[in-house]
Amino acid sequence: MSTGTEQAAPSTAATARDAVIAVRGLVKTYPAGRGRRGAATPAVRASDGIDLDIRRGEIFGLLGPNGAGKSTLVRQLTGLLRPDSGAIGMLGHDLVRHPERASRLIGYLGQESTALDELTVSLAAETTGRLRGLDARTARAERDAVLAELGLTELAGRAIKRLSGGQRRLACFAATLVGARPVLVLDEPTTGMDPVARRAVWAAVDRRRAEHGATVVLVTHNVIEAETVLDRVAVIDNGRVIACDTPAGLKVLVADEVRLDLVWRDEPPLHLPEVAALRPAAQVSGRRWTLRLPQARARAVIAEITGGQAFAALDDFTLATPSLEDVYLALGGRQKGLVKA
Ligand SMILES: Nc1ncnc2c1ncn2[C@@H]1O[C@H](COP(=O)(O)OP(=O)(O)OP(=O)(O)O)[C@@H](O)[C@H]1O
Repeated sequence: MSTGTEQAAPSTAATARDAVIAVRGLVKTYPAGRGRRGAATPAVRASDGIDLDIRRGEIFGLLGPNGAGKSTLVRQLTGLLRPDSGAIGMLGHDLVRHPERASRLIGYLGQESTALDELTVSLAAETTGRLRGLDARTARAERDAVLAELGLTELAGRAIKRLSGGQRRLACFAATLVGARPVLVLDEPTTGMDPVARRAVWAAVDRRRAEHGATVVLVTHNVIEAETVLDRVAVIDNGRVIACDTPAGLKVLVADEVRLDLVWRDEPPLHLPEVAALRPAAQVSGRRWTLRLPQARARAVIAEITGGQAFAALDDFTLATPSLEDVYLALGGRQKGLVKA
């Protein structure tokens, strides 16, 4: 398939031969400024030397907590924000020098939908197709096909601003798919969606990858979603890629660990030595203690806690195999912000 966009790649941005997207040394600092009440806000280095190679047909994830720098990265990938330095090559184009070319290469679903809010679901999809160069008949045909694919036909005549949060997200996702682009960049596409809508989104993404070789960059802070849909994932923290591998490859890093959650009825019984001994290693969230332990140690702890006086103070406990959140923490990520479910 020709994208109609063949160009020589910039030598700095195309070192990996099969990379659809190659990012090298990307740096972006938001300057210091003044907040609403005049308080000084410090400069933030939101991309701090990012290198990435994303291959054709991959569903590639950017995973990290709030403020990690995921949206800043995708806004640079989509040509909406200019990096201070570094290179972005996409399908042979230098997007730092020619950010305007991004719209021909990428279907982008950002976090906000305000641009489409006034339109009906149907018109948003059709207009997107027209803006991407489809003739009127093709735009209408693609619109109808995509709305049917995503179960949105009944809502076609409703204004996007009058839909629920999840429906609105799905309608904007539908518009993103009309007038297909070789790269999809989706910033938390399933936020607020029910399981049926989520499944429709993942099926639609998978179909575009299988049938058209589309490459998908997906921003998420939902570790469960990341483990189920991603081929590879870059873990982002403080503007840096702290790891990049398949979800399974990343989990090998913490293969021997398990996570033990203890939920106390009330105050934990710290007067009991077996409980006091666990306190320094526990991550405390209200009545919940989370411990990451080698498997054998976790078994011993459970035996101690459930076999002694501490058991009466316990409301609940769970033992779980490691998730990408455990990988993130093991890699030195900050403590909070990844959503488990
Ligand atoms: N326009 C801006 N001006 C100044 N600082 C900003 C701006 N946008 C983002 N930041 C800061 O840059 C850092 C990265 O923000 P970014 O929005 O890229 O994170 P994120 O990983 O997408 O977070 P989230 O999961 O909440 O969307 C944060 O510290 C944020 O406060």
